[in-house]
Amino acid sequence: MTDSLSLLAPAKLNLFLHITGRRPDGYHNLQTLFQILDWGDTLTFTPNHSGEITLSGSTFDIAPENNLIHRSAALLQEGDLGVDVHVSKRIPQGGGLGGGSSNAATTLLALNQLWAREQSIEQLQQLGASLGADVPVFVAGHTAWAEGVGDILEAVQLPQSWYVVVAPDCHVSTAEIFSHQQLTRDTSPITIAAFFEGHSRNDCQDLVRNLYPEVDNALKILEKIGSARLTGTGACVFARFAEEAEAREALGRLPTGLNAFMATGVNRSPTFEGLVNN
Ligand SMILES: C[C@](O)(CO)[C@H](O)COP(=O)(O)OP(=O)(O)OC[C@H]1O[C@@H](n2ccc(N)nc2=O)[C@H](O)[C@@H]1O
Ligand SMILES: Nc1ncnc2c1ncn2[C@@H]1O[C@H](COP(=O)(O)OP(=O)(O)OP(=O)(O)O)[C@@H](O)[C@H]1O
Repeated sequence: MTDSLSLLAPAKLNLFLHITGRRPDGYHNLQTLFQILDWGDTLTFTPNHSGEITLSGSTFDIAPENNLIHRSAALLQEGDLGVDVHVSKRIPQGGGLGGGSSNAATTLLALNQLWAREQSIEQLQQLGASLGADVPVFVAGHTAWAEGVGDILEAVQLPQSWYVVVAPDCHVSTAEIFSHQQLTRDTSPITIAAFFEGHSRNDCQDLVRNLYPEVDNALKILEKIGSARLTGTGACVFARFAEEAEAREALGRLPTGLNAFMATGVNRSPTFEGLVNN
């Protein structure tokens, strides 16, 4: 049991985000379209029989026991099963790109295979949902339309797209935005067809750009080169392009010093390319 497995833990974009109501438990009902990207962190798993879970590489300043990689491994662990996870981080923290959730989902998928735990995708989604709202979509591994609190998922095939993403130099707290008095919470549900006709927005965007000048600035810069939008509760903003060359050219026109990257949208998560039963 010494072979290592390296997997990409991709980022996601919320192509739109409508908040359709607030539930008695404080969580919000929403509609969103999760676009999985061919860009993210790389996690390398080396299993062992020490019974210990260790993390190395870029782990931010998160205490190991709070790291979602550690917490998801602990959910699957039994007996003397252990693992060292090496983390090569690219996804900015608190960026609305789902980095923590994606790391958690990739860990569940990797260890289910390496530790021969034989859990179904549905069982892994259930385990992961306790760690973060976006874990189930990364476990399913499809670009997806989501409803409920983000847990009712339907796989969607999107036309080939390239995205320019700008990461402002700030972290947005998801809990702060969802509990804010000025958040729009009463958007009427739309159909998938209405989304494709262009009837969508991000209900958090106006509030987040008012609270975070860095986000407002990033949106203003990106609005000059395309149709710019916030992902999730931010802080990252993105613009979509139908041609790779257009996206590359737009990226090149951004002011230097801005933290920006380009990524391809994919219908299937790149994590599965490295798994046996994909
Ligand atoms: C809004 C999205 O960014 C869309 O991708 C995500 O669903 C948020 O995912 P996340 O950051 O993993 O969120 P969690 O860690 O599960 O929740 C953070 C906080 O956001 C609020 N929250 C989250 C999801 C949701 N449907 N309603 C909420 O009100 C809750 O106050 C919760 O305490
Ligand atoms: N391995 C990890 N990678 C990134 N964040 C982690 C990890 N483990 C724990 N966290 C914590 O999870 C929280 C959410 O981080 P994440 O990067 O997923 O936020 P986000 O990009 O805003 O996600 P979302 O779009 O789901 O709101 C942060 O507070 C971070 O400290």
